[in-house]
Amino acid sequence: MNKTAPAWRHGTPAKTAVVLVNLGTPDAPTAAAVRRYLAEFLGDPRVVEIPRAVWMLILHGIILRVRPKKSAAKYATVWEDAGSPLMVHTKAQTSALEQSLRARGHNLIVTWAMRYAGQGPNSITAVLERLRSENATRILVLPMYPQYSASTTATAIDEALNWVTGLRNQPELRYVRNFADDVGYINAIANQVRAHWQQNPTPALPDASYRLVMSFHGLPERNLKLGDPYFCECHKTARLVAEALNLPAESVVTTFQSRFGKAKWVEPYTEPTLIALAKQGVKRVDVLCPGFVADCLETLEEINMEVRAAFLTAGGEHFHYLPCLNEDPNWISALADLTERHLAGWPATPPNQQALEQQQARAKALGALE
Ligand SMILES: C=CC1=C(C)c2cc3[nH]c(cc4nc(cc5[nH]c(cc1n2)c(C)c5CCC(=O)O)C(CCC(=O)O)=C4C)c(C)c3C=C
Ligand SMILES: [Fe+2]
Ligand SMILES: [Fe+2]
Repeated sequence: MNKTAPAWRHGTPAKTAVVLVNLGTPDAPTAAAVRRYLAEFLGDPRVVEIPRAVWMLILHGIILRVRPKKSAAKYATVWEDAGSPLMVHTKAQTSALEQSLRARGHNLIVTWAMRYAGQGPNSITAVLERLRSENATRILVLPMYPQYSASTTATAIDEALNWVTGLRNQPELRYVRNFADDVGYINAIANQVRAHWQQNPTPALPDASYRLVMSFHGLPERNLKLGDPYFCECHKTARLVAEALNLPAESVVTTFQSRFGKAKWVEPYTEPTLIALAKQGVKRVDVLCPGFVADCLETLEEINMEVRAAFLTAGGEHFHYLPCLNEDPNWISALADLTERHLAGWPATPPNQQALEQQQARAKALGALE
């Protein structure tokens, strides 16, 4: 990256850009691709907070020798023709958001980036650099994590702020911290559950044989004790969804999935909880993952395959997985609202036509200045 290059080309109008940021995913469902991805992801000190020297030995000596092959086999079960589900949905969400904002009269660049994308064109740094070369003088970074965590949101924001630090001609940078209690996000989830209930009516609630399960990605308990707000934000989301649905407390269970390693993570864990529920006589569960706005390995394989099998084997009868919000129109509209609110105060787009014409005339008179 050339940090001293002039940022904007004379005569080209300044633009405002929105960047949806997600975690990143392997390029292919192969051990080699998963190894590259996990090496970057699990090598991030924001993700695994144990002393570096010890962790690097464990990561490179054990984990990266064993896990890539196992994980690749799991990725293969959910891989789509167009690629990894996380990537496919992120791209589709980006175009849907762009269309929605355009329909509201905004002329914005809407694009996406991944936190763990190696040196490729989709990394946060590469995307921000590209935007700068396209004259984006205002950039809103929107991490696609409803609940803030240092291990997800903060590391994405760190990347953006590291990029802007030291630039000669810095763009204006804003970011969204979280949207765990955003009314549009909560209502989009509640509407999705209501639509599911219309197709699959529940018994009158509360009923001992039914639970709505909200499963969030887990986090080491130590991170919570050190002050990470993630666990509390997950509970806030779950409470607001339950309230929007008027659900009795006995009918709702909030759990945490995707535990990694041997340390204690925040509880209750999803799979053991569902096994226990089946053993207690719960026959039907409707399971959703509100902490993920795009379906991915952790929802499609872990929840909809592994946890489903565990529940049914333990005596459960009906396991309904509700997909993530993905490109749901209510969600895209909520995302457009969220974007508009965070862009508020920045000069309106599309750029003033007269100013644009003046800029172009000046550029013509001056000749190519770049
Ligand atoms: C120490 C490890 C991990 C922490 C902390 C963690 C937090 C965390 N992760 C997400 C969202 C996703 N995680 C995904 C995959 C995934 N997560 C971890 C580990 C930690 N996550 C691993 C090792 C993996 C890779 C898969 C595997 O080998 O099991 C994904 C899916 C990626 C995909 O390609 O589909 C998402 C999304 C959140 C929200 C979160 C917050 C606390
Ligand atoms: Fe994760
Ligand atoms: Fe997992």
